Amino acid sequence: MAASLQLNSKAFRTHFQLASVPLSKKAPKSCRIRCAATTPSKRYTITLLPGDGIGPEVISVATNVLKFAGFLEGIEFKFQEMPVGGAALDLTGVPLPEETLSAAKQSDAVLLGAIGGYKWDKNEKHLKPETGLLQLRAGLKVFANLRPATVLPQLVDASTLKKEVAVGVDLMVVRELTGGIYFGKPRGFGTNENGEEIGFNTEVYATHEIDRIARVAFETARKRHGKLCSVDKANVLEASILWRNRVTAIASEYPDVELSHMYVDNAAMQLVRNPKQFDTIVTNNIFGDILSDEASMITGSIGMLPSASLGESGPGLFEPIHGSAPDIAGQDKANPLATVLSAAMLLKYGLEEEIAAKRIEAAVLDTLSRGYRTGDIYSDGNAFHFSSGNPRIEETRGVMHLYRDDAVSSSSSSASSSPELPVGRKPLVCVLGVPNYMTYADFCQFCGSFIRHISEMRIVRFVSVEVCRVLFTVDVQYTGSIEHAQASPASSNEQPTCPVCLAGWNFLVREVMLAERYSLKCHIMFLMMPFKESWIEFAARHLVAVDYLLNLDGSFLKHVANGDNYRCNCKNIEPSLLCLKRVGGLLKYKGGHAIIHWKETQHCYSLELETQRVWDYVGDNYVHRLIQSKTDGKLVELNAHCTHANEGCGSCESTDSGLSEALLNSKVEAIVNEYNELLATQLENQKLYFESLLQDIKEETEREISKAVDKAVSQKLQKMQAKLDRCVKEKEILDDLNENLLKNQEIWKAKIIEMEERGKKALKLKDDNIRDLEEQLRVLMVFLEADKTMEELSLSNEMKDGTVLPVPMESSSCSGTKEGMKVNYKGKS
Ligand SMILES: NC(=O)c1ccc[n+]([C@@H]2O[C@H](COP(=O)([O-])OP(=O)(O)OC[C@H]3O[C@@H](n4cnc5c(N)ncnc54)[C@H](O)[C@@H]3O)[C@@H](O)[C@H]2O)c1
Ligand SMILES: CC(C)[C@H](C(=O)O)[C@@H](O)C(=O)O
Repeated sequence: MAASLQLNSKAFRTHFQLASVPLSKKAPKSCRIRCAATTPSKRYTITLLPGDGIGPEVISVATNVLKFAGFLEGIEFKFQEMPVGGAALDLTGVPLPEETLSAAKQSDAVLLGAIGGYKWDKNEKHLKPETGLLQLRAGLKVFANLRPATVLPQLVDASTLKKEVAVGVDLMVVRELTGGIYFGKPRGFGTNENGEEIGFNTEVYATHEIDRIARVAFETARKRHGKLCSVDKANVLEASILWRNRVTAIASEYPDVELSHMYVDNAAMQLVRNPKQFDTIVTNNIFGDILSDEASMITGSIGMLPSASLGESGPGLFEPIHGSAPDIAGQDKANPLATVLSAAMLLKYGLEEEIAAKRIEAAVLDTLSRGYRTGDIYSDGNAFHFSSGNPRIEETRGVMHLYRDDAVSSSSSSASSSPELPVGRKPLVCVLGVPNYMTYADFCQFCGSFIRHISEMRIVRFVSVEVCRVLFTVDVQYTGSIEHAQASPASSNEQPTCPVCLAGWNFLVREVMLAERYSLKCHIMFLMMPFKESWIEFAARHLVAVDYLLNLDGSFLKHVANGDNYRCNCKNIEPSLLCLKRVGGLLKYKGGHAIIHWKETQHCYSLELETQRVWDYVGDNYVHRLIQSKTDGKLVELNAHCTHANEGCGSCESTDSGLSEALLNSKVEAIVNEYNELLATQLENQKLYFESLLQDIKEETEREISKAVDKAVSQKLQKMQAKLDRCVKEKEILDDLNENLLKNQEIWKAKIIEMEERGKKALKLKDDNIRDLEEQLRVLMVFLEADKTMEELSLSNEMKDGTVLPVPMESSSCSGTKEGMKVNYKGKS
């Protein structure tokens, strides 16, 4: 954040001044070698994973803040940027390339922006950016995710809750990050018994997973206010019942922490009803995801919440809890504070650099106290809108015409747009010839803390160049078309290519020259070439509060303490030598050496622009200088031959033999001294150079070895995983088969029972029928018998006027006799 840098600039200045070394005849070589600020005592490698959407925007701010905080605490960071999420998909076809995971594992900490976006929403599951993030968390084994939600006094009004509810909220969500429904198996798609498509996941936790996160939560609560609330859904889910049991069991190890349990639905409600009741919350992966997003709104915005994901060993992963916010990406609306605070968590939890972490936290508070706000936390009142810190950037193609900052227009337009600038200076800086390979982001990063002074940037692309110059200008006119651009206004005095102002600067192309006036906050910036490191690191190492430093390769490093800019006063004088001590007036002399200037001022060195050699008036000779060879980069001696000898230069050789001898002796002595010093410097430099080469080789070898080991391990793991996956699949198939067989068995059993029942019923019916038929047969027989008897009786004489009754039944079985068969014969009289 801009203001955080401002906050720290005082300390930076002090540090800076401590490092200054005056340039004098007595100590010219030490200045020439290096005038470094305190060498960083600690070095860390940070893997940056900007990701997608607003990810790169917030990471760029957080990285600058991190660098600066580190710089103030003597910490040097080596940043390595790697792709992840959608960016990695576009680049490599997978959301987490092996190289990214391996770089992350080898670093001291990982800082992630955000992943995801509309573009990849319809991708298959394994090709989604989110899968990359989950793989990263699993790969780094960071099971404990700390998500603090604190309502800062400055942002009470930004909270959607009533002031009295929001004030004082300070809670920590400890989310389990590598288990639960996010990773549980079985998972996938299938069909149910009705042939309908189904999707399924499994919420599963093993005891050890719950125990370890519970311990992290108890430890965290112990360091806070000693209250831990475990959130679950134990009234419904078995995994939650185990969760509750284990957390309760672990509680016995922490008698000083007060443990309570809450169902997640109630917790969601309590968070908005009375969030102050919570101190530390521990919960599973999915509940933690949801509850922390909910908690973020109490604090004002999701753009405020950082997080730290930690494992038992290895680097931690630090990321804001928000996503890639595709709705605001690229519009400079993103709130970078969640990421800046994640960087503070990185320092605190990842590197145990508490002081540097506190600097960032304090700077964030200070920034907010000053009223700076991004749109998401802006509320009407005393705050004013503030963007993420990046200027508006627009790119056009065309040709630029530069107009001289002439004295008349400067003084007449003394009303410069900013009262902080020197009179007559417009707040416009033109950076010429930034190489095309530099992206906006590179350039913004390169500008370091200066970026906060830049409100708008227009990039005019033309040819690719290697040289980059910066100069103040009154106005820049631009147009979209090259044809229009070429028609320069006749009245204007277009900047000629002055041999001193522009061509004269060519000798500065090899290094970076920066100038800053802290107290005036002016916009002075001289960038002669993009430097690999950021200017902060560079400045820390090279810049000192002296007028000039002469670099080994002949280029200049300058700290413009007095704010003078380069103004050509030379009219038509051909420059040949440049005094290395005085800069304001650019003392130049045509032909020969600037002996008069030396006599007047005792400034003993001058630089010959044409050859880049330095003349020493005291030694009366060219200084033996080492320069870096363009071909192999090695240090070689600059040719000391005087090019002015043929032009009648009398200073190198004297015609008076007596004087010559005296001069010779003094010269020899001076040269010997000079040479010895140079030799010592050279040897020292060479030693450093070779040491750094050795170190590089050593580091490279170590990196290669660990890469190879990682690769072998990862290949082995992959093979084993593939085997495991196959076995799991086979088991799933067999399980399915088994399940189906069991189902079939049940069905057949039921069918058999049913058939048996049916058989029994049929048998019973048949028996009944038989019985019935037998009965009928018997009755029939009785009747037949009776008929027969009757017949016989009617024949007999005994049968007269009597009533003939059938023979009585033998048994009760006759009850089944049909009614129709009961016949009463009433005898006739
Ligand atoms: N850790 C992560 O990388 C992460 C986290 C959540 C979501 N995502 C992914 O991000 C994408 C978008 O998801 P989403 O819209 O549900 O959630 P989101 O967090 O990206 O955005 C939700 C809302 O909050 C706003 N917002 C988020 N961060 C902000 C910030 N720093 N400053 C100001 N406003 C901010 C957004 O503009 C949006 O309106 C999805 O692809 C999702 O999967 C990634
Ligand atoms: C993007 C997604 C995988 C992630 C999660 O659910 O963990 C996100 O919501 C988060 O909170 O970091």
